[in-house]
Amino acid sequence: MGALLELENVYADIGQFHILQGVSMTVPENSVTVILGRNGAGKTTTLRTIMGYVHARSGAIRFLGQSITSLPTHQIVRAGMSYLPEEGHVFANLTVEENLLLATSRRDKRVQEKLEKVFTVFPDLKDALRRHAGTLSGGQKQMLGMGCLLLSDSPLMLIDEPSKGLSPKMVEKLVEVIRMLRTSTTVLLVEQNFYLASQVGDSFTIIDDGQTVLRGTMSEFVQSEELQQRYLGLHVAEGGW
Ligand SMILES: Nc1ncnc2c1ncn2[C@@H]1O[C@H](COP(=O)(O)OP(=O)(O)OP(=O)(O)O)[C@@H](O)[C@H]1O
Repeated sequence: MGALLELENVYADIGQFHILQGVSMTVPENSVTVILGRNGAGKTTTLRTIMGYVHARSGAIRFLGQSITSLPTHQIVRAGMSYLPEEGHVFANLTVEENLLLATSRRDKRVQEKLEKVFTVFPDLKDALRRHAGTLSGGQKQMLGMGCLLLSDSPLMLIDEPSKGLSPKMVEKLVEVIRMLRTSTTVLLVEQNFYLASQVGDSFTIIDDGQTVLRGTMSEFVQSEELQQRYLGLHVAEGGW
């Protein structure tokens, strides 16, 4: 299992603020890597730096062994990454169908087949095809974003806190979808919902104060209440994060 994405000692600033101060991680192919960390630790900034929205001041980011550290975002996307930001990514004035079609390539001959797969996972989207995306509920928008991600077929998918604001039932749906994504692609997930992280993650990276402080396999982390308490302030006995 080779590394699809590697970050080596990445530093990045937003304005005059030094936000990332030594982020390192490896994302193995065909697996789910979860970035954990407290609020404001730098998780979203890490994803935005990988995507080229935030400039890495120093350090290295490699995708498929090639440096992408200084590439503009459109070239990073073309290299094979999709990004679903925390606030979702749907075009409010377009219909659900138009949003889904935008996520596919015009040259893709399997669009219909892929759409059917998305509708199998999210039957609600099929019922809402003609609705403007702006009229969907928060959970439905998140599902539309996930549907677009499924259609993109990217080798690497970066997903930022997809469970935010979702009901426990929708979180279960996410577990199912992310497990499905894992069968054909690689996922780098930022997630504060420890239940979801533990259900889908193969490995984890913890970022604290803009730095990588711990990496390992998710099963090791799930088994260690001491690590959860030390790095995330998590009290499992009190019902989690
Ligand atoms: N545009 C900005 N200007 C100034 N500071 C920012 C900006 N964006 C983020 N930050 C700061 O950078 C730090 C890291 O933010 P980031 O969103 O990456 O954290 P996070 O770990 O994803 O947190 P959360 O879970 O709360 O989303 C925070 O202290 C935040 O206040």
